[in-house]
Amino acid sequence: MAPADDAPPRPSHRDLARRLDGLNIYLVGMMGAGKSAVGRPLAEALGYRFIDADSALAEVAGRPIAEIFASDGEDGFRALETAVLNGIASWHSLVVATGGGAVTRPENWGHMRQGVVVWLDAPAQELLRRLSADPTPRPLLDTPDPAARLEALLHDRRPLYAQADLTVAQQGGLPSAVALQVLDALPSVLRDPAWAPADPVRLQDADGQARPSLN
Ligand SMILES: Nc1ncnc2c1ncn2[C@@H]1O[C@H](COP(=O)(O)OP(=O)(O)OP(=O)(O)O)[C@@H](O)[C@H]1O
Ligand SMILES: O=C(O)C1=C[C@@H](O)[C@@H](O)[C@H](O)C1
Ligand SMILES: [Mg+2]
Repeated sequence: MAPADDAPPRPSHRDLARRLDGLNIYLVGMMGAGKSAVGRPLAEALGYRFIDADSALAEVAGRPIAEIFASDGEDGFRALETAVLNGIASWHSLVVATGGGAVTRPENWGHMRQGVVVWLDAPAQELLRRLSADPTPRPLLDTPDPAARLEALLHDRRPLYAQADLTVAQQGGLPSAVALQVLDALPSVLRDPAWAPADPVRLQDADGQARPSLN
């Protein structure tokens, strides 16, 4: 049985959670990379909360993402996405599944760099296979040739995803196995003397107010 949302972290991951010290983990990657699917088991393992930025955005807007794209265009969607990521960055101890295009806006990096950014990489064929079986509409792939569109987006975005602190190349495992890959790889970032959150994360604000946790 899957642990409840408030279950304590598995003992083998307690130490890692302690070392993360509340830093948020941001999953980035192309549509279909598994950010939403991997985020939940990853959060459970760490005793973190999971938040899906796309779902949060749709909730704030009161309408589904496809409708926002249709009425406000991609620019309108991106403005909302940045506002949502701004709000998320004011909390700690979260695993955040970002939207696939969050990396395209520099201001989003300002928020994500306050935590650890993890790129879930997967070959285009695998992305397409997953997306063709997934009912969630992806407005950017609503074209006569979604495969060509995905390749074009990948071409533009790979250099952006590559700016993540960590790259996890998936090996065909289930989302829970990919979550374990992330957990195995995270210590290498924390050990790296050249790595630090861009804007030192203060769990206490200057006025002594604790930064709120969703927990
Ligand atoms: N490791 C995996 N193995 C098999 N199927 C997977 C895996 N990861 C995700 N999937 C499936 O692929 C589909 C897309 O995954 P998911 O929604 O998590 O992608 P995403 O990265 O969040 O995409 P988006 O950017 O569009 O939100 C879902 O149906 C999901 O169940
Ligand atoms: O890759 C993208 O640009 C997108 C991915 C999804 O997560 C959604 O954020 C939206 O469909 C746009
Ligand atoms: Mg998602």
